[in-house]
Amino acid sequence: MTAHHPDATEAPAEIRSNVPGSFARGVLTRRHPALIRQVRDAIPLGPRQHRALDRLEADVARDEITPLDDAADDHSIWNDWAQGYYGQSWLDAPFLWAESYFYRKLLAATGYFESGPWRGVDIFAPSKQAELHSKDVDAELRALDELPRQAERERERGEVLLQSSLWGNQADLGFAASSNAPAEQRRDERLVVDDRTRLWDLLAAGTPGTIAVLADNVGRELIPDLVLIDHLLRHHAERVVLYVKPYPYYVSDATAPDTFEHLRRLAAAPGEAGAVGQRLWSALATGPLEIRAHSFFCAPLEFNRMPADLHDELAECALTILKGDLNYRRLVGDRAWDPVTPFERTTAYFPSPVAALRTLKSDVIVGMAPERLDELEASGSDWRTSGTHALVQLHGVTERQLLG
Ligand SMILES: O=P(O)(O)OC[C@H]1O[C@](O)(CO)[C@@H](O)[C@@H]1O
Repeated sequence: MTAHHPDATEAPAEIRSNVPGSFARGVLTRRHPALIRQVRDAIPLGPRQHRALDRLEADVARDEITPLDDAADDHSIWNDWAQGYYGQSWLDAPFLWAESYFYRKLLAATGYFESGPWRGVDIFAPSKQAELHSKDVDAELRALDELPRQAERERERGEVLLQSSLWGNQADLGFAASSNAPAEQRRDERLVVDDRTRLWDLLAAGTPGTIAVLADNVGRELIPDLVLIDHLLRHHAERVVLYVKPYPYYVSDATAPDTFEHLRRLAAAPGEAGAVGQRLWSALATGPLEIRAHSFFCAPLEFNRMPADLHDELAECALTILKGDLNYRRLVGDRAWDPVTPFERTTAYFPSPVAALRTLKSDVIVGMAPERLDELEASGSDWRTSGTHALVQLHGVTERQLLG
């Protein structure tokens, strides 16, 4: 791994889960055991798998991290990443590391990486399927037909699609360029940083090149992401590379098979959604759209430690659009940043201009205006972790680029 972060030595401490009452602690002590139970209930596992899940459950309950099996292909790479955490407390390890390792262990317990019938079986498929084939998604796809009437100009349509992609991260897909003005207004008020104008100016000014999209969740997030990608390919990009996870991760993160299923769902839909699906399908066939899954996207590391091959790929891109909370934590560093730390400072290492679209679902935040921060802190709400607030942050664009 190459460290590209110029400020690595000045960054504050990594978030850990050992602070009583903290958000990170709740994820490890409540959410992880619940997830193990959920997997047992959703998938008809055999006795061997239940025993492996018992062992993981016991590791979590007595708060001790145990190594992967010696036979695992990625055993030695995880040994490097573990930096002595084996035998230690889950709660004392960095939150980002501990969550990532938990998912790796959960999949190992169900036989995902072993040869045999469970190899490659996505244990989160039942909930992903339910979401993708829900009536909500049907309704939202139909709403796409209204879009040309509701948003006449290309830029207005783009803004609606960007909103859908952004708030889709809250699992709140809303294609309708809403007739419901107050709701839209409230959404805008819930943006804690809003670089949308700069982002559209950049897209309008630039000569089309490649845009990388780092995907996050399936269903009500990936569908609007794909619709936004179609819009980018039609108006702002010669090529889009969509990066997905190489294996099931954080329950609903998109993998390549998930993405293909979403494309089939779109392409089979009537009306505008179907047209979007068909265009994306042929963009995949002819080259303007590519789906990639780099192993680094399931690594327990911040993006400043991305390997050279991925760094070089992203460096070729005119822009990277990064979706969701986890990607944001990895982008700026999952650390106790002062929220007014400039976004530019935490992302200076990133190989291309980068736009983060995220609803806030964990404590990390940078780039805030002091007044806005004070106002939100005074509200007494859990605005940092509840997904009620969102941000669009852009970095890496000079005034010259913006002026075209
Ligand atoms: O799907 P997203 O937006 O990346 O959110 C995942 C988030 O969920 C959590 O795992 C738990 O809330 C966070 O730690 C993480 O950042």
